[in-house]
Amino acid sequence: MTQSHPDNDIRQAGPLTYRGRSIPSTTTDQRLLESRGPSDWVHTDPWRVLRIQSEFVEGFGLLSEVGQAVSVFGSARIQPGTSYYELGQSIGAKLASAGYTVITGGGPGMMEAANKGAQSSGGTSIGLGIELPFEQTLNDYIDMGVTFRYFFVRKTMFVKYSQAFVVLPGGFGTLDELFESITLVQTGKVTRFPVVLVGSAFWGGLRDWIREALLSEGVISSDDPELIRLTDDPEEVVDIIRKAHVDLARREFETQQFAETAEQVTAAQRAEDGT
Ligand SMILES: CC(C)=CCNc1ncnc2c1ncn2[C@@H]1O[C@H](COP(=O)(O)O)[C@@H](O)[C@H]1O
Repeated sequence: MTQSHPDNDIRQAGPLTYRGRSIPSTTTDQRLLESRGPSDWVHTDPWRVLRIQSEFVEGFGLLSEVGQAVSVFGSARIQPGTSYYELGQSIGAKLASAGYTVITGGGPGMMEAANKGAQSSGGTSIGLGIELPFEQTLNDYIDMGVTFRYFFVRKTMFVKYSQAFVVLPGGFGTLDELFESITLVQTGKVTRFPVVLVGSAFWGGLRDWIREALLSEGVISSDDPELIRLTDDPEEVVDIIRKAHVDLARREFETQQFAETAEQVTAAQRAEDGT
């Protein structure tokens, strides 16, 4: 690959500096334009970084124009016709009627149910799919969708573009999404959203365990269990989210008013002092 360059030779290749024996025998352009060689390079980390970047660009492109949105998580395995599927559908419909765009993982089961409900109520139904080792397409009830290669890029989209999380019954994937979202709220990384669990028969045990094991061992704070709300009623899901958003808007308004008043007081004080 390298030719014998004298030790004091130098080559600049974009941000990289090569000296002496490290100078490649060809230039970047030459390698790009020459005939195709082995394709191993597409699996190298610098190339992956570009792919990751392009996923962010595509996700931001799809979602940045979306208004108020709620992400709905839940099992990929629950079948149409079951009571949980109907619950998911009803929640998707109620959220859409309340003006929220519904974002799901774009897969089958509870994701499909929420997308179907949102679409049937005339709302915007979005699916953020994930490449999996087996054949799978976005469900049929999605108006706009993107399929991601990387879980962590997709997760950023759920958090960045929704203002609430609704968590329906589900397995490891759903638990991962639930605990990531509460961790983000607990650590103040996101301040603007409620997390609502739906299905007390399914989630009640987890809620009790959080109180009994986690709280009693002191591994969470006394107010941390309040980060999660639990209900069975689709109407209440929407009420919890709406109320949280109204409270947040009020707090923001008060903070802004406080800042403006503080500024006025400082200006008046300065004028009085002649400074
Ligand atoms: C039939 C089957 C297993 C399909 C998997 N297809 C999937 N498509 C899209 N998102 C998924 C899929 N599986 C898991 N997820 C993600 O993980 C959660 C569901 O995982 P689980 O089924 O609870 O653990 C969903 O909220 C979703 O964001």
